Amino acid sequence: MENLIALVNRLQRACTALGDHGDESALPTLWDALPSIAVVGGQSSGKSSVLESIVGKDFLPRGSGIVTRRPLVLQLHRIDEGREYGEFGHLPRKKFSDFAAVRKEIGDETDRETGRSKQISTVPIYLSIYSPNVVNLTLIDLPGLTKVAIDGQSESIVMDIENMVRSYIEKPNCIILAVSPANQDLATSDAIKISREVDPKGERTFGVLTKIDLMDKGTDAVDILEGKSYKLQFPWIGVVNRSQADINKNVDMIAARRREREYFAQTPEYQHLAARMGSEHLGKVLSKHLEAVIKSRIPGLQSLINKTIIELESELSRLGKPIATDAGGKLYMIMEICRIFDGIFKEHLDGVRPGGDKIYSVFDNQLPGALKRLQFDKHLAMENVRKLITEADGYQPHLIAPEQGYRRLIETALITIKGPAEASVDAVHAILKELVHKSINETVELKQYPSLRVEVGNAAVESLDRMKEESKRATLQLVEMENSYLTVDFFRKLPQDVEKGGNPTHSVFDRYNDSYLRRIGSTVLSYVNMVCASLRNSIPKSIVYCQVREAKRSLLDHFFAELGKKEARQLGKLLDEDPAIMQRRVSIAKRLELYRAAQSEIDSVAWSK
Ligand SMILES: Nc1nc2c(ncn2[C@@H]2O[C@H](COP(=O)(O)OP(=O)(O)OP(=O)(O)O)[C@@H](O)[C@H]2O)c(=O)[nH]1
Repeated sequence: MENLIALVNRLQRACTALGDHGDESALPTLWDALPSIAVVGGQSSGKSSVLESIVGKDFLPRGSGIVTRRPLVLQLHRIDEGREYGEFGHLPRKKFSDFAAVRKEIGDETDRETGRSKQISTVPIYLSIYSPNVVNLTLIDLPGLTKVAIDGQSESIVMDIENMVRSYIEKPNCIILAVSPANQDLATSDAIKISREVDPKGERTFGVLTKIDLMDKGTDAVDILEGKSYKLQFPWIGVVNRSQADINKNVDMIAARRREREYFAQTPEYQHLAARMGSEHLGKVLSKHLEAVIKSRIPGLQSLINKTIIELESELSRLGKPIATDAGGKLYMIMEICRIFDGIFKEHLDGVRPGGDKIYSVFDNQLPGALKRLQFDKHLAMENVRKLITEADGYQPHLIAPEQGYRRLIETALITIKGPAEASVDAVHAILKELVHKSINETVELKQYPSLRVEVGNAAVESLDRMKEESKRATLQLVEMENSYLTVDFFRKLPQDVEKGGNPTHSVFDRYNDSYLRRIGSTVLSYVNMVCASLRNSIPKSIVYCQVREAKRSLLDHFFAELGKKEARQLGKLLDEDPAIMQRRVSIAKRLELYRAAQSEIDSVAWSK
């Protein structure tokens, strides 16, 4: 099971390196999910001494008054062999093998955050200790609880410390080491008071009784240690730490542990309890408990890690691929993105996505409606017919049929079809432009590159503009073609009609009478209507051929040709990603790496259970 705790330590350190302490991150963090042990108690109750004897090293700053002024997150790592050393989170890669220097660095780092005042700070100091003489544990040393502010401290310090301590120990995954000195009344113990508050059933609180050797003569702590006077869920553990005099005399930890063992083994009151007393026993009990807790947490941890990986992966894919470094890679990337955009645009036209149907609506409603509004019948009303026929005859009235007059009447009517034809070209152009904008917005890959987005949009619209001009030319040409050559068969019928219905004895002047002109008007009207019906069918064909089909075929051809001429630097400009996004991608990729490593580690532990 040692592997399990080593794994927790590794994960916690990795999270710390990434700033994943569970404070600001929106994601639930590993830090929140992993158990840790916090040491709480009144000032000078012996917290640092307990920590030191678990570690087996003399390394924490000490003195009278308030000494611990910042939380200290202490990770103990057991190593099989080699020299022991410490390493700080704020000084990575610097190994401290001199523990007096560790103590000094804790003091200095505390002062860096709080100044040399007696103030406290909630910003933790991270310290890892690697040693063959420790068990794998993560401990948090917290500033001692106090009842009154001393000179130089703000009035709020009592509450500030209490709130900070509470913020650590109220987390359900925090195991509480409640340190109380045996030479004070347990009823006044700050440690017991605050741990009861956050853990009323005592499911995660271990009571540690210090300073047993300092109890008044004739008194002992047997009732407490046996759980008779104050019962906790877990049995009390008594310890005897070094006294201030021992510290002053530089009594080392090994000797101190031996003396502690001897104290419990040789003091008659405690002999029967000796096997479950002392700092070494405390370390083992904590380690065992931690293992059990972690074991029960593995499924939860696995699902937290898996869930986070999925979230990070989806965010990473939302942010898009990182930019290629070489020109070829960049060109390929741009072409790929353009291809995606082009595909989306085609889908709009082909009905896979909405919008293409609006084009049919132009041909089916707008064009016929506009043609109808031309009102050829009004144009071919008798008075207008008379005017045009007369004008076309000139000085010589026509003899048999008013050939020129017919042509002029037809031309002036057909020319008006140019208006609706042109309007249809414009309407389809506007729809295509709108679909380009829609497709740009729907191309997720383009969101990543604002410049490319603008360039692709402009290039597509420029192509559409060119296609519109060509379409206008071809479509108006259809109308002009009708004007340039009339359908002869239609008019061949005219003389017969004249012979049938007309009166050949009429004088030249009778040829301008009302019924004669009305007949001409209605003949021209039916010819114009025939041509109009035919144009109603051929105008959409011309528009689709020149604009819609062409847009599907070659919307970005021009852009691609220009792209081929660009150098790496210019291509790079097109892929000018927002630096914030680049940054985000890198940091998410890092986190993902951490979580993936954590996943495979925890999976391997879970399988080997
Ligand atoms: N004789 C004896 N002295 C002890 C024992 N435990 C702690 N002391 C002494 O009590 C004093 C305070 O101990 P610390 O370990 O610094 O207490 P602390 O709770 O960490 O203090 P703060 O961080 O200032 O709140 C030191 O002089 C220790 O030597 C003990 O079991 N026996």
